[in-house]
Amino acid sequence: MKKPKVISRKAEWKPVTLEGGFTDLDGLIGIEELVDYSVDTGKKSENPLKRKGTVVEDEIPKTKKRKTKAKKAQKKSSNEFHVEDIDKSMTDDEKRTKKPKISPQSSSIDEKTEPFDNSALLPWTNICVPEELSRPLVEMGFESPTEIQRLCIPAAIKGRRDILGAAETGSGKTLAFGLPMIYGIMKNLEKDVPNSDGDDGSEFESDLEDNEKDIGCVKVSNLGLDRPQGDQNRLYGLVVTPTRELAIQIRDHIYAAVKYTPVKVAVIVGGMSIDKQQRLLRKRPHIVIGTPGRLWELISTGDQHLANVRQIKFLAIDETDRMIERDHYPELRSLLECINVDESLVAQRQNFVFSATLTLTHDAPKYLKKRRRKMKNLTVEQKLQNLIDLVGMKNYKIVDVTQKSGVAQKLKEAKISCTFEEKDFYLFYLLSLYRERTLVFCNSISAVRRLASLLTALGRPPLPLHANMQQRQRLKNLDKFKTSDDGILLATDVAARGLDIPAVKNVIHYQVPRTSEGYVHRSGRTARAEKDGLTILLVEPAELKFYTRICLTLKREKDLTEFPIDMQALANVKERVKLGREIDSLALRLKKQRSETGWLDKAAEEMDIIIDDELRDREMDQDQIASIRRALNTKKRQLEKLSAKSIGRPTASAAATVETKKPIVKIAKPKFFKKKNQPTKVK
Ligand SMILES: Nc1ncnc2c1ncn2[C@@H]1O[C@H](COP(=O)(O)OP(=O)(O)OP(=O)(O)O)[C@@H](O)[C@H]1O
Repeated sequence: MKKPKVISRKAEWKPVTLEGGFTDLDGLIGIEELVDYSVDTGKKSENPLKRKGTVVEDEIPKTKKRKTKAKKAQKKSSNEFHVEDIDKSMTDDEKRTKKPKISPQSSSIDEKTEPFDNSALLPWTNICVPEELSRPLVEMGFESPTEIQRLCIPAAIKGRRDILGAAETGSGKTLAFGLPMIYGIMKNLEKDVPNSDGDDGSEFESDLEDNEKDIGCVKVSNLGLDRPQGDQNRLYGLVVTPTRELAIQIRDHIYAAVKYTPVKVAVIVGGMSIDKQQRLLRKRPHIVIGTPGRLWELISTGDQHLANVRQIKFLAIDETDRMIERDHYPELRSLLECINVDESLVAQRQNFVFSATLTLTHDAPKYLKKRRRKMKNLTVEQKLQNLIDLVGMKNYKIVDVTQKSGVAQKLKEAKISCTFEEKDFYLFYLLSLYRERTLVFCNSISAVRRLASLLTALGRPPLPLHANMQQRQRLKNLDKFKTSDDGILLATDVAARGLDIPAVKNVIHYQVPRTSEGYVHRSGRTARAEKDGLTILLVEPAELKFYTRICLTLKREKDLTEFPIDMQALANVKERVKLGREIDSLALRLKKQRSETGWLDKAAEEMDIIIDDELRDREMDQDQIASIRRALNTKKRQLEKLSAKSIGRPTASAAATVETKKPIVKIAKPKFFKKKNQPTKVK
């Protein structure tokens, strides 16, 4: 293959004006841009962004050749940081999606090897995002900022405003706070460059000498060398999120954006080895993303890196509303109290508070109302004021671009009115007829466990996700779900907020969420980033009051569309589910009886011997076991026979079914918000 060549004879340097960019960078006299050069790739009219292996050799020889020892050492240590941070604690999916093994420090734009059409960066540089941050975004295919990004980023970068941001799920809120935070840290790192006495300083000076005037296609003149001594490796930014999976995801988003900057990122979450996380913190990341519990644990036990948490310059609290609610996340309150002690430090900190439901209020939960009789429901203004006071926000800007409906614009919503007992039938119906990536939410861990067992017996095994699972297993299941086109993630609300799983087609609420926020966040796992998606509520009579409240809070004028059901297919499903239930309960009986022979296990444990299943069975009532086994096998055979037949007309997409608005059979006609005529609950 013909090797690409740079033809740079025509190249010229031209002064550039950066809008809101590096204008107040110490000692900066001017920035010049390499213009009018061309690259010969051997192909005509190729998109310059897509070119691979093109080297701008002629223009950046010094930068490439004059790598100092110090810089190499820095590159090595920073690689180690990511090896530790990402490789060892990584799940399969993280390994797959992780970036090439270059540390952000080793990959500055000056070292980039590909030519780049800088005009592609304009939508980003126009909102004050510098080139180092714009370029990875464009490389990832993010052509322009989303609305929330467009409204928040300039105010945060140029105006240094605190931001309270509300926008629909999947609208890019992570980068709306992530980019200003990274930008701010870059600026701090530039200011905090130590003089030549310090290790970091000497490295930095060498870099400047190396680059002298050329940094890739951008020329920086006389960057100040007389800056005050500072700390290049301190903690600058903290991002707090409610769940571990979300923290890891935010780490990935931020890590992708810091590709051409020296900013280091780490994630600190519960359920993982604390020693490993302490080791991570010893690498002194600039941004730490974590869950409140583990963060507070490490702060309270005196971790050295987190010891200057009071001096952080940037704080982001993602998916805030619930985290801030009284009695939820007491560690977050402790953390906020801790960092808000010193007024002068609080004044120097920039704060970001983001959620899709920031400007949504709901009834206080019953248990709280019982405890505090006088507790009233908050207005939006009161809710925001509480947040502002608690976080210690000062010069804040509220950006609310949420829709009237409260949910993502492209989300289709439907419901199925049914009895308590029928829920299993409808769930299996949906999962059998629409073999699409589907997330099923339950309100409790016990419901997840029961359904996981039933669906497995029925031959449609889901991937469970709840708080009582081992963290490693949680991440593994999430990984598997992301790669399975017709996978089912069966989760509690631990998966409700923030998770950005690609191409989730349907969200099924097996049980109605107890708050409107819950409904918005759960449903927001689909229809993300302008994609289509469907959310279906299974509503039984006892849940009508919750359903009603959600509709009222979200100002719905009409009842949600009833999801169309093919009654013949439903009848086929019923037969199978009944058999599945029987199989499940027989298997459970067998298991229980086995555990009643606990004495045998105890004795074995004392004697330090292992007993096998057969020996255990021999100790049980043989007749009883045999009859359970026989029944179990018979039912399994019956189910196998049934499963060989088709349930009904295979349908491509559940969302398309709703779109037709021509239900095959209407299953019930509940009057909007009326309990009358509803089927009674059958146990
Ligand atoms: N400017 C952009 N252009 C295209 N895609 C983007 C852009 N910004 C973010 N994205 C992508 O959109 C998806 C949703 O972003 P993100 O997870 O930040 O949404 P969110 O608003 O925080 O959602 P939630 O409220 O559910 O937490 C991600 O896959 C992200 O990479």
